[in-house]
Amino acid sequence: MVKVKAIWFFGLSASGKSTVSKKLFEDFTKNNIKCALLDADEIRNGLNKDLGFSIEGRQENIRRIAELCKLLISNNIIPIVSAITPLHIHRDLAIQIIGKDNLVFIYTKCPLIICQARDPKGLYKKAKAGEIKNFTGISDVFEEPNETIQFVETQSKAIEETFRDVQAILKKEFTKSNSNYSIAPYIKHQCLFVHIPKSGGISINRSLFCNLGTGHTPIWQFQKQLGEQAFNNFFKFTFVRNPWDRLVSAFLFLKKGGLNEADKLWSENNLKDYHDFESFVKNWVNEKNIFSYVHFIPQHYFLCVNGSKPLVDFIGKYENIEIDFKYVADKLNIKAPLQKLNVNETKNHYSNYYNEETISIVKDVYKRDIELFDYSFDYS
Ligand SMILES: Nc1ncnc2c1ncn2[C@@H]1O[C@H](COP(=O)(O)OS(=O)(=O)O)[C@@H](OP(=O)(O)O)[C@H]1O
Ligand SMILES: Nc1ncnc2c1ncn2[C@@H]1O[C@H](COP(=O)(O)OP(=O)(O)O)[C@@H](O)[C@H]1O
Repeated sequence: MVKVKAIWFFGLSASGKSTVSKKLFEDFTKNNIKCALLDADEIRNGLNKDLGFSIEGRQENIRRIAELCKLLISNNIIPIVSAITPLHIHRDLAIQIIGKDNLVFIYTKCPLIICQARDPKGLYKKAKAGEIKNFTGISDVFEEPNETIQFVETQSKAIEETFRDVQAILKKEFTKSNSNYSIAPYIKHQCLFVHIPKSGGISINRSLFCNLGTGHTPIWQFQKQLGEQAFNNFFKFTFVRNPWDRLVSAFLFLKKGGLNEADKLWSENNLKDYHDFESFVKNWVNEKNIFSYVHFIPQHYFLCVNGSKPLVDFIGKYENIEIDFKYVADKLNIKAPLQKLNVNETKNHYSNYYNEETISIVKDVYKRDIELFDYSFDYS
C-alpha cells in the first residue's frame, strides 16, 4: 500500500481546506486507500468540545489532532486533516508529534479578503460584529507559512483545478516514498512478483508488500540473484495485459512525463514529435525500438529465458485483476484490498486509439505476447 503519511491542510477559514480534503477522502476511498477525515470543525464539536480558541486552547487542539494522526498512521490509515493551524508553533508541534517524514502539509492559500467574501458559514460576518471572539484573520493572528511549505492556490481556480494541484503534490510525495524498492518482502513471503510495466504492478506491489518490490526485474535476474533452490521453491507470479491496451497505456503515461526523471527525459527526447498515438505507432513502433525503453519491451521478455515457456507459477490477467489479485493474496495469506494507483484518468477504452493499420502493426510487433497470453483486439 501507499506509504502512510498524514496529509494536513491548513489555512484561513473558508480558504478551501474542507472542500479539498473531502474530495481527497472520496478519491482515496474510491481507490480502496484506507484513510480518515479529521475535520477540525467536527473535532471541535466532539473530541475537543472542552477547548476554546485561546493560545492554549488552539495548541491543545493541534496536539490532540496530531496524536490522533499518529495513532491512525500506526494502524495503516492515512489521516486527512483540515484545520486552520494558524501559527508556526502549531505546525512545528504537529511535526514534532507526527514526525517530519510522516507528514505532508498543504497550505490552502487564499487572500483574507476573498475568504471573507466567500464566508460559506457566515463566520466572518459574526466575527466582525463581535459575536465570535478570537477569530483567525479578524481578531486573531494567522502566520503566513514560509516559502518551503507546499501550497495550493484556491483564489482564482476552480475546485477541480485546485484538487488536481493537490494530486500533483501528493504524487510527488508518493514518488519520494517510491524510493523504497526492496526484495525483502518477497523473501519474507517466499514469493517473486515479476512486475511487467503497465500491468497494474504498482498497485499490486503496494497493496501486497507496501513497497515497489524490485521494479521491473526480469525473471532471469531473480534466478541469478536468488540461486536455484530459493528460485524453485518460491511462488512466482506476474500480471500480463492485452498488448494493444498496454501500448496505449505506456504511450499516454510517458507523454505525461511518466513517474520519474528518467521517464521524463526519455519522453522529451523520444516522444516529442508524436502528438498522437497513431503517428507514434506508425513511425516509432517496430521490433527494434520497442526494446529501447522498459515500458514497451514485450511481456514475454520478463518471463521467459532463452525461448523457454514463462518461468512463473501463476499468470494473472490485468483484465481480471480483482479476481486474480485475490487469488494471489489468498495464496500468500495476505489480507489487503487491491488499491488502484498510477491511473491515467483521461484514457479511454484502447480500441478508440486504433485503426486497421495500427492494429496490424501492433499485431506483428507483439506477435509472441499475443499468442503466448492468448489476446485479441477487442473492437467493442
Ligand atoms: N486496481 C487496478 N485495477 C485496474 N487497473 C489498475 C489498477 N491499478 C492500476 N491499474 C492500471 O495499471 C496501469 C499502471 O500499471 P503499472 O502500475 O504496472 O505501471 S508502471 O509500469 O509501473 O508505470 C494503469 O493503466 P492506465 O490507466 O490504462 O495507464 C492503471 O490505471
Ligand atoms: N479552488 C477552490 N478550492 C477550494 N474551495 C473553493 C475553491 N474555489 C471556491 N471555493 C469555495 O470556497 C469555500 C471554502 O470553504 P471550506 O472548504 O469550508 O473552507 P475551510 O474548510 O478552509 O474553512 C467553499 O464554499 C468552496 O466551494
